[in-house]
Amino acid sequence: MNLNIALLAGDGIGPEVVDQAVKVVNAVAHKFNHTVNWTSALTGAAAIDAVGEPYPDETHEVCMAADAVLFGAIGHPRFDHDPKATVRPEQGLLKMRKKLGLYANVRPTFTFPSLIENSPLKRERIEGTDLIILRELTGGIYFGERGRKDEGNTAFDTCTYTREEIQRLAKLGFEMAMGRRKKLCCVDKANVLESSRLWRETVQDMEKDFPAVEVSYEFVDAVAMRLVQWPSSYDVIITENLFGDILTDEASVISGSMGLMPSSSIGIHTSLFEPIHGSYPQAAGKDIANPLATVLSAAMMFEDGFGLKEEAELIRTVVNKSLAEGIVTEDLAGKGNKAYKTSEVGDWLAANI
Ligand SMILES: NC(=O)c1ccc[n+]([C@@H]2O[C@H](COP(=O)([O-])OP(=O)(O)OC[C@H]3O[C@@H](n4cnc5c(N)ncnc54)[C@H](O)[C@@H]3O)[C@@H](O)[C@H]2O)c1
Ligand SMILES: CC(C)[C@H](C(=O)O)[C@@H](O)C(=O)O
Ligand SMILES: [Mg+2]
Repeated sequence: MNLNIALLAGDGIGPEVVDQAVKVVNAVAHKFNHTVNWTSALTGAAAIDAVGEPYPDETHEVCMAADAVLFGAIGHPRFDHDPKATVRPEQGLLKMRKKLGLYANVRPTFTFPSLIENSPLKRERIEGTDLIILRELTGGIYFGERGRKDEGNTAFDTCTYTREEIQRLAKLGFEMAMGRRKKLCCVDKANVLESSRLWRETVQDMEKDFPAVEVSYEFVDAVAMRLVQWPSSYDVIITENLFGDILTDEASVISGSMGLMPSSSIGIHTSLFEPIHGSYPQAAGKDIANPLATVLSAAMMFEDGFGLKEEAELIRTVVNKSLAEGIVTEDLAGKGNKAYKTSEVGDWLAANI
């Protein structure tokens, strides 16, 4: 098969972790006789520096022409520490999600047997966790009307959702639940927010179409607690953009590191695969960041993007083996154990494919 992949490395640790995923994808392609055509393009602060815009038209064209997009991370402290900056790397990510129609972001959380002790949470709480947070990605407060008034002394961001936006995300959530443990939890703040009440009403209306799915409705503040208290009780969670962003970083504590959390974004025009973490600027250029979130995102690309399940499973098996054998970066190494470099982990994975 010919695999045309757009490669958007981005900023900070983005290029380093993406490099390791490329090694692994190339090794898998070689083994299964696929041809990979990589096309790199600029995004984030790197694109601002080069052409003054975080998601240039040329990058969009590269993404549109590809079968899938593999994305690293964007963001730079010089923008994070300047609230008055008008052009920001994150705008590029949001523009890209909107223009590619990436409305559903699938963020799985699972535990790795060899890493159970890495989590600050107790073994009996997290063992057996296998949940998906399905985050709406092109609506809500991220894309609503915003601005300043009163000479800049009052600011507002608006959360807007249409019934159609909720339906398409929820439909995916019901379908995913059907293929899993048939449990769906709609996470909202319907006791306060009108947009959340539309979420609840819409999902309730859809229940009759999926009678086998057991649906629950929980408030986001309570879920923030239950997610770390009893994560294995969840199967598929559907939620709006901002709640999904926050809950998925929280869920990384269950797996043991932000460097382990992959995602796939299902889109109207193409699909995109990216770790959920950011550009981790403190680690940039040091060859210490964990590449597994990006490598596991590449596994999702094989399965969800290309329909190549065996290839995806091979990547996951080799990742599990690396964890079991302690071929891990410093975030997972534990006190007194050897920490491998980002590039060494990538080399080991590629050699063991
Ligand atoms: N999708 C994205 O591109 C994305 C996502 C989140 C944040 N950001 C941007 O990244 C920049 C930094 O943001 P932040 O510090 O809040 O979040 P971050 O995810 O970059 O880092 C938070 C913490 O998570 C851990 N971590 C993250 N990635 C890791 C990895 N691969 N290996 C090991 N540990 C890892 C580190 O302890 C780090 O301090 C900001 O500019 C932010 O806007 C981008
Ligand atoms: C960088 C930022 C815009 C982004 C988001 O909030 O969606 C990030 O936190 C993520 O989770 O991908
Ligand atoms: Mg986030």
